[in-house]
Amino acid sequence: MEVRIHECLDELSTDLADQIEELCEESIKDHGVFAVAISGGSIISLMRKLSEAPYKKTIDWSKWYIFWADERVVAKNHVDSNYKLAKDNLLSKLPIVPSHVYSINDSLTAEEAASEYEFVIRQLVKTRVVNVSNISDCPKFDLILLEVGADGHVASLFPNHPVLEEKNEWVTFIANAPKPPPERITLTLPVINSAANVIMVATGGVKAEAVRMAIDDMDPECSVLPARMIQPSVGKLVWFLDVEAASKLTRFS
Ligand SMILES: O=C1O[C@H](COP(=O)(O)O)[C@@H](O)[C@H](O)[C@H]1O
Repeated sequence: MEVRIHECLDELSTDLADQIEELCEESIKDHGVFAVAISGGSIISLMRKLSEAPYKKTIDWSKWYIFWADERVVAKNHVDSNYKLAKDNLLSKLPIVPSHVYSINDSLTAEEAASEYEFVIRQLVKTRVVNVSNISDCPKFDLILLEVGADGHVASLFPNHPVLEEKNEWVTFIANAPKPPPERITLTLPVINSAANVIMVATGGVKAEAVRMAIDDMDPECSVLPARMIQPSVGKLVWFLDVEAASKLTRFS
């Protein structure tokens, strides 16, 4: 695990864009594509530098395939939609091939949409657009980008929720998220932990306690915090924090 702490959000955004570009180059060199799962929340605005110079020109966008680590069960034009957030603030500014954007179907029930999304990913694993893990049967995304909530949730994996126990499904649904909207679809822990790279982002003092529990605290109770359960089996985990989110860390001060 690597932890990068930044003085300001601008510096964090630049480092995040540099890191994404580096991982993208490695993936394309290795297997010709870059399969990335993104989240909602402020991570999208922190990725904004990708749509600016030099990244917009230097990155090979034609090789990008976009997925969602989680989605809320709302229409794609709803203010709560993670797709809408990413489309309006990032994807519409990047020359990504439209057919490479795999949003979650918003015309189905949560259960149907989760199962359809898993089917879509299974097809892409068969055609090797998405790699497969060599230690499980899970897909191996080149990069999964997650933002940690103040309660320690990531994607739609919430603390003390039975969804954390899901071992078989790649994509599942929940109907009772403690944060609205209640119905959501999410990649499961085994899939996230099979990724080649996971980036976790947290900014602001409101996230400091969750960050401490995820990174620093040895209390066994913290081991069930979703953010702490993100431990890629063979992949690399990098945390991007600002000083406020890192303010309760002792190991990295
Ligand atoms: O609900 C969600 O929250 C997280 C980020 O948490 P926030 O409290 O900082 O907004 C987000 O990454 C996730 O994709 C989303 O659905």
